[in-house]
Amino acid sequence: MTNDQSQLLRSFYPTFEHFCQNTLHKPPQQLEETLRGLWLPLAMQIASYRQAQSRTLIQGILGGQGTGKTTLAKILSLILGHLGYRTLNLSLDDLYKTYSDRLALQQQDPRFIWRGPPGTHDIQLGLQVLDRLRQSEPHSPIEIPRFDKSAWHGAGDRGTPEIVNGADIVLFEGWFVGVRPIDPSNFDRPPPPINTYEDRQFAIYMNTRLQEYLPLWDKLDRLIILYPVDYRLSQQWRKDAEHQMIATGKTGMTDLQIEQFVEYFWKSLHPDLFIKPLIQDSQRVDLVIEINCDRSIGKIYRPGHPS
Ligand SMILES: Nc1ncnc2c1ncn2[C@@H]1O[C@H](COP(=O)(O)OP(=O)(O)OP(=O)(O)O)[C@@H](O)[C@H]1O
Ligand SMILES: O=C(O)[C@H](O)CO
Repeated sequence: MTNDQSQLLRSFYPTFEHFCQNTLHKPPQQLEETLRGLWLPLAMQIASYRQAQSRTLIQGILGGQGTGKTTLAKILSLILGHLGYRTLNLSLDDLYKTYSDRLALQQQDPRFIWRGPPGTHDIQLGLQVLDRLRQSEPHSPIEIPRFDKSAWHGAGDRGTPEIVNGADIVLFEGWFVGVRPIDPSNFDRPPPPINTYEDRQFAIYMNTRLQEYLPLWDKLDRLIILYPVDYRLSQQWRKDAEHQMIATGKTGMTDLQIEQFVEYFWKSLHPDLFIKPLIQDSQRVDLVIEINCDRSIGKIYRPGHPS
């Protein structure tokens, strides 16, 4: 640990303790290693990238469902705030089409059974928001869309927007932020749960819809990946998050609904087909963070340098 990191650790520690107790509901000692080994150095790295450019930095965070993107963005934003940077967290989920627009979409194409896959987001809205954040004058208010996952019994809807006066750093996270279309030959023998003819057709279609998101990914200055040792861990982690939400008194999905929901995501953009190649892609990805089964941090490396 460098001197700067040790100093930051000391001054930030009370906020970290509060975060562990109130957000993660875990004893701080359990997360101290993650704080030292990942959160503090990563925040300092992001701060240095911001310093090296003259406008808002857009830091992408890619990771499957429940891999901890929101949590990572929250703690990074606390550390960066502590360092004096105005940091805004934006999720791909915040760009979902409204509930009624998604119902209309489903009527046109019944394969859009849930929110989530390419086609269910308002890309223009995302472009507008990111452009405004990138160009913002110090005091011009910007409306940030916010998605409420508990609305409509867990189907979710756009909630009240947040008004901000610009940001120095934007942490833009999502389950396919930065993910690009792949060669259609990958669907000749797709992995489960892409099992039936219809599954394959849907996966091929989703790959084409991904093209529409590329202008959004062009706004990213950097991209990090949260990469679980096994993508199937998403099932349990996504359930944990929903249970936590329900425990706060909100409505949410049942376990069975979550299982189908997560499987639907795998059918639309399978992690092995879409995320695995990115962990080798040093042109598009800056850092890979492996997540172990117990949620501890595994290897952290630049793409293509796993040891
Ligand atoms: N480092 C961590 N240690 C322990 N638990 C964690 C950690 N990170 C996240 N969690 C827990 O895992 C669950 C999922 O985390 P989170 O909501 O941050 O994931 P996500 O990737 O944003 O999910 P989604 O794609 O569904 O939005 C939550 O219950 C959260 O409290
Ligand atoms: O809840 C959702 O919409 C998915 O988990 C993606 O974040």
